[in-house]
Amino acid sequence: MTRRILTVDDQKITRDHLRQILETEGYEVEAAADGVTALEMLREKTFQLVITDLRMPDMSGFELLSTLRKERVPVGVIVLTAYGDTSEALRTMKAGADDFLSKPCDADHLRLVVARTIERRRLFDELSQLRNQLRGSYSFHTMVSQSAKMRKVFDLIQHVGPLDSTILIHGETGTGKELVAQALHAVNTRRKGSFVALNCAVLNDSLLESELFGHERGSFTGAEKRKIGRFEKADGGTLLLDEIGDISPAMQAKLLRVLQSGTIERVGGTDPIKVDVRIIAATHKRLEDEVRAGRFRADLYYRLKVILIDLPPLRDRKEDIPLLALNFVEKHNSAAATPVAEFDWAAMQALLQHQWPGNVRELENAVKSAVALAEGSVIHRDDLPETVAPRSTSRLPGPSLIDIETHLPELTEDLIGQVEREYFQRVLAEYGGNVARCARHSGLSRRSVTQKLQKYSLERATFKKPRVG
Ligand SMILES: Nc1ncnc2c1ncn2[C@@H]1O[C@H](COP(=O)(O)OP(=O)(O)OP(=O)(O)O)[C@@H](O)[C@H]1O
Repeated sequence: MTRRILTVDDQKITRDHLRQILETEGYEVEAAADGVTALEMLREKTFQLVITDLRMPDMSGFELLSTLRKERVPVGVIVLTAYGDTSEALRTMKAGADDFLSKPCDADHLRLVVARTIERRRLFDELSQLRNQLRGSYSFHTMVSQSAKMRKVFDLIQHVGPLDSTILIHGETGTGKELVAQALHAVNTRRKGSFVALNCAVLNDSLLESELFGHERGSFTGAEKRKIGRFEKADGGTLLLDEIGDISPAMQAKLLRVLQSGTIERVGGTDPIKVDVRIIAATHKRLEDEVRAGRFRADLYYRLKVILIDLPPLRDRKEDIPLLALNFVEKHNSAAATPVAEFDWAAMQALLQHQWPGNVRELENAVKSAVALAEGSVIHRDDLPETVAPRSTSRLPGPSLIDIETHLPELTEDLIGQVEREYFQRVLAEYGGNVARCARHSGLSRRSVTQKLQKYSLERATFKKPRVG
């Protein structure tokens, strides 16, 4: 996609300077000498980014920014401010600028801020598209997804759901196995009957047997009444046997007999009872490995695995994270004092970077607690659980150097020097003198970081962490 940037400045020398740097980065650059012309160009063509000066005749950069935000033109805006004028920078950020740059622009810093703003905008656009899709066609029963992998699963459910074959669902914990089983039930004519689920892993053999098949009165101590088991409850419907990989060899043999005969016997009963149940089994274990290891009967495995549905872990379909997260925001919003509308950039980055060992369930819980904690309509990184967005153990001032300038507008130049020195000291200590990591943290290029270290006479070697072991 062409990344088009519009520069707006009444001084030709600034326009040329920006064009020269940005074109070598592969951006398509157009220029306007005043705000009115810029606005006309923006209404005619799509630009990803506007870099505008503040002081211009006719229409100031500030008015241009306000108009763009009022008209909701989807474009990133970076404002050029006079060097050191942090209060002006702050005012523009409040009015909706994505970032600001002090004049004269340092080329490295310009490249970085431009790339970052375009990426951030792209993410916001993606989020708003996703929100639209949420109300559209990307849901299947109670599941939402937009990954190709899950679309295949939805197609498969559509295809095999109406059949009566036994189905084995494999997937890590929290990947949505139960939802898939419910969807399989819902697309079958058996939806008129019951959907019954049982987690086989939590019961010992005798309890499991009585849960599955029921028992007759007096069949064992404590069996005061006849009990109808899950098979009978699911007659005419669907039975989900969850965590099937965890049942004992004795139970495997009993289950196999039921599948072969289509009849059950209540514990303590003598007569076989015919049941018409569609079996769906689910497990987080790789059953073929269990068979190979001799822990699971091969004949039962093949009976269950007539059709196999494999659910991918969330880390292998990260494109689902924004959609699922927004879906859970909507789901849990009703409990929140202020309805949450979105995630800020850093929060979404944290969600995308986390590995989600607990998969969709873990994501849902994280979003649920963030919705409850968020103070306004936006979820920030710190609203997320620490396991998802670890807090830095250091006392670093913020994610980037630019934040110091934005948040401390009262600083004089002298003070900025002191703060900068202290900032780099702390960042260097945090990253053991590693310039590349310091650069990433502070949003500067490596060269700029090295220059700062020279400027403040900071020696990298002093900050090297001692080797452990
Ligand atoms: N695609 C999805 N869209 C919306 N919600 C989902 C999706 N997948 C899973 N969930 C939600 O995630 C949670 C876990 O799903 P589910 O219980 O189906 O997983 P599971 O694989 O059966 O978990 P376990 O193995 O621990 O039993 C549920 O709250 C479910 O609503």
